[in-house]
Formats: sequence, C-alpha cells, structure tokens
Amino acid sequence: MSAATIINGTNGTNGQVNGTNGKNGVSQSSQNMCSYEECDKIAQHLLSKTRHRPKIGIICGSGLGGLAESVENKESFSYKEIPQFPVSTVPGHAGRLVFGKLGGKEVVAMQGRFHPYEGYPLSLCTLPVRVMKLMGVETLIVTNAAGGLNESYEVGDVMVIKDHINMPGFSGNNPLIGENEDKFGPRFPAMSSGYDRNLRKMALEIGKELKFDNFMHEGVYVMLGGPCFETIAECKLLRICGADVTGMSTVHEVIMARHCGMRAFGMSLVTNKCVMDYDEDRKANHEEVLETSKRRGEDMQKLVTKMIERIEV
Ligand SMILES: O=P(O)(O)O[C@@H]1C[C@H](O)[C@@H](CO)O1
Ligand SMILES: Nc1nc2[nH]cnc2c(=O)[nH]1
Repeated sequence: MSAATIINGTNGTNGQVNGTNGKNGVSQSSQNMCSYEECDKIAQHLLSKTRHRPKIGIICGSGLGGLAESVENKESFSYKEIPQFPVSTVPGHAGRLVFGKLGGKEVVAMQGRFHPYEGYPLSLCTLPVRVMKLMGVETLIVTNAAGGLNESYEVGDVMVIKDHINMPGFSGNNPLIGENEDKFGPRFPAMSSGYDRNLRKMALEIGKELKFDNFMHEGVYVMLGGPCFETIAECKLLRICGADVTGMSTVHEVIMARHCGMRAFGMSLVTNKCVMDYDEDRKANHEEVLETSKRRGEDMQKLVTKMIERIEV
C-alpha cells in the first residue's frame, strides 16, 4: 500500500491514518512508507516545476518560517499541490515548500513540518526528507521550538543540537520501521554522529561573530510525541536523562536524513522554560511559543543564512 492510499483525494487535513495493523503482521508505518520509486516520482515532479537545483534543505520550526520567507527568487508550492504530501495543520506552519536562493546557495525550505501528533505516521512525516534527497539535497538544516529543561537556559536562548534522545523510539516508534529501502540506506543505521561536528562548530563560531554567544548553547534535544506539554515529573525525568530541551519534532527527520547519507544540523529555540516546580502556576502554551519565535526568529535567520554562505556544496 502506498502513502497515496491513506490520503483522501483532496489531500486535505485528513491524511491521518487509522490505527489498525496491516495484513500479515506488517505494521501500519511500513505500509504507509513511500517506496524509493514513489519518492523519486515526487522528486522528479517537483524538479520539473522549478528551475532551482538545491543542495541544501531546510525545515522550519514553529513560528520560524520567516527563514523561508527570506529566500530569494522564490518558487513556492503549497503542500496541497504536491502529490502524496500530507498537509500542515499546526498554527505557525504555513504548509509550503519554497525553492530559491539563500546565502548565495540554492535551497529548498519546508515552511511547516509534520508532527506525529497531527495523526501522521513518522514515515509520512519524513517523506519530504527522502524527496529532498532525491532532488539532490546533501545537507539538511532543521530548526525547532523547544521547552528549556536546563535550568541555565533562558527563554529566547538558542541551542545547537549536539545529540538527541529519541523517546518515541523507546516504545518502538521510528520512521524506519518496516521493510528497509536499501537504496536509501542500511537496515541498522548508526546514530552516534547524527549532528555534523563541523556544522556545529561553524554555527557556534558564527554565533560568536554575530555576538550571539551570550544566548547560544550546545546541548541535547529530546523528542516526545506530544501534543501534551510535559508534566512536571516528566520534565524532571528528562533532565536526569541528560536532555537540555524538549520538543515534538526533529528527531524523526534527522534519522531519515542520516539513514540516506545526508549531513544534518539542528538548532532549537528555547521558546519557554519547562515548568519544574509544583508551586509554579505558569503553564506551557503554543501562543508563548509563537511569540518567542517571532522575537528571536530574525537572529536565527541571520545565523542560518551565514552558515549557508559558508557551506561548501
Ligand atoms: O515544529 P516544532 O517542533 O518547532 O514545534 C514545537 C512542538 C509543537 O509542534 C509546538 C508546541 O508549541 O512547537
Ligand atoms: N514537548 C515540548 N515541545 C515544545 N515546543 C515548544 N515548547 C515546548 C515544550 O515545552 N515541550
């Protein structure tokens, strides 16, 4: 079964799937996985519609789509127009694929990503990553909005992702579940070098040059399934586990990128401090997330644009 069969004809917001297990004990996520050939068809379709030939792909986090807006010579495609793509359902995720130039390089940017809590299986959330690969993308840059677990992080701080904790993976939820597509990558990919060391170093150096070092860190991102924000006990547990920030995205995208040999770089904006104290009345909310993204978005855009200027393609 292809991804197309689980999305209705209008490709509306109901690309969500039912929860049943497939035939022969094959899990739902493998059934929803597009084959190499199907991904290639989407990639060739997009390349036939744009004159751009991007080597760098970008995925913009909640409220951080301004980066895609700043792309020059834009050619944009609503996800609704792209065969087999899901659609964005979350405020702050415009739902467009933007081709053009940034920092003097050809890029393709997702202005809006797909999260598992929207009802999409991880394999469908990450379809665009494989499509990017087949369009020629070699480096993936992802941003996200995240809650600060590290007590020394403030709202508005930026964290270069050094490593991640794949919490959904602990319960058997991984975008690579199902038959392996050997043409993309190996059955058992290593994940000990998920986030490219040189790109991390470059980001921190550029941060210094831009005088951003007073609000920049390097640390560990933990992904949870959402859509609930964390309980206080969960936050305490995640901190003990070594996480500095928590979010609901990124990890599945980076797994997919690394599986097919792309270089990956990720950056989190601390949009809120996680509530860690039972005497606090503060509550996490998406409005605060979008408000912080608006405030710090331009700085993150500057940083990513400078990185792209320096990345050799
Ligand atoms: O897409 P990202 O990870 O930036 O979005 C975060 C996680 C949830 O989707 C949302 C919660 O406010 O922001
Ligand atoms: N899981 C999670 N995701 C977020 N995205 C932005 N803030 C948060 C948060 O506090 N928790």
